[in-house]
Amino acid sequence: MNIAYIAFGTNVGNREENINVALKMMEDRGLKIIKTSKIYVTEPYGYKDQPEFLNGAVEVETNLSCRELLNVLLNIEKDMGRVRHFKWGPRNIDLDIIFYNDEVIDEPDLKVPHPDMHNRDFVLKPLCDLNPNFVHPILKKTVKTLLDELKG
Ligand SMILES: Nc1ncnc2c1ncn2[C@@H]1O[C@H](COP(=O)(O)OP(=O)(O)OP(=O)(O)O)[C@@H](O)[C@H]1O
Ligand SMILES: Nc1nc2c(c(=O)[nH]1)N=C(CO)CN2
Repeated sequence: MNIAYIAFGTNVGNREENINVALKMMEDRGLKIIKTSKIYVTEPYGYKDQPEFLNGAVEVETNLSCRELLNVLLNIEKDMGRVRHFKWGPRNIDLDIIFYNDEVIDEPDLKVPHPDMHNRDFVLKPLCDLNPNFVHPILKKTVKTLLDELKG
């Protein structure tokens, strides 16, 4: 059995509903949600001229490989009618694999741990709710330490 941490974000439409639908779809597609973080209202990161996001994360247990997991998440985004306006732009649902066990994957369309996660408090805060002592397999620091360092 594998443990993955999946971060979600939404800033278009009924954001609470988008989260509920995405989590329900994950369970319907065989992911066992072990724990859900608090939901945070966050300022847009990157491209700033867009609505506030709701962000959170889940810890899931799954038999799927990381690539199979990515395909499940991409299909959920597609089935929820995700419109990708542009990179870092508004979206009704965004699902990112942050960690998959302690594996390091560096392929063109699949990078785990998510390469920018340590710069994003909207990812680190939910991860701290789930498992503050989880150690980043490349940076060799806990998510709690990464969040403290980001806060400065
Ligand atoms: N760890 C990962 N989790 C989810 N998607 C990933 C991951 N690594 C690479 N990808 C690829 O990223 C693509 C989606 O990119 P997307 O347009 O959502 O980027 P973004 O959300 O705007 O930016 P960012 O990834 O920096 O949050 C997917 O098609 C997928 O193949
Ligand atoms: N606060 C916040 N900002 C973002 C987010 C997000 O989920 N939350 N996602 C983005 C695209 O990956 C770009 N900017």
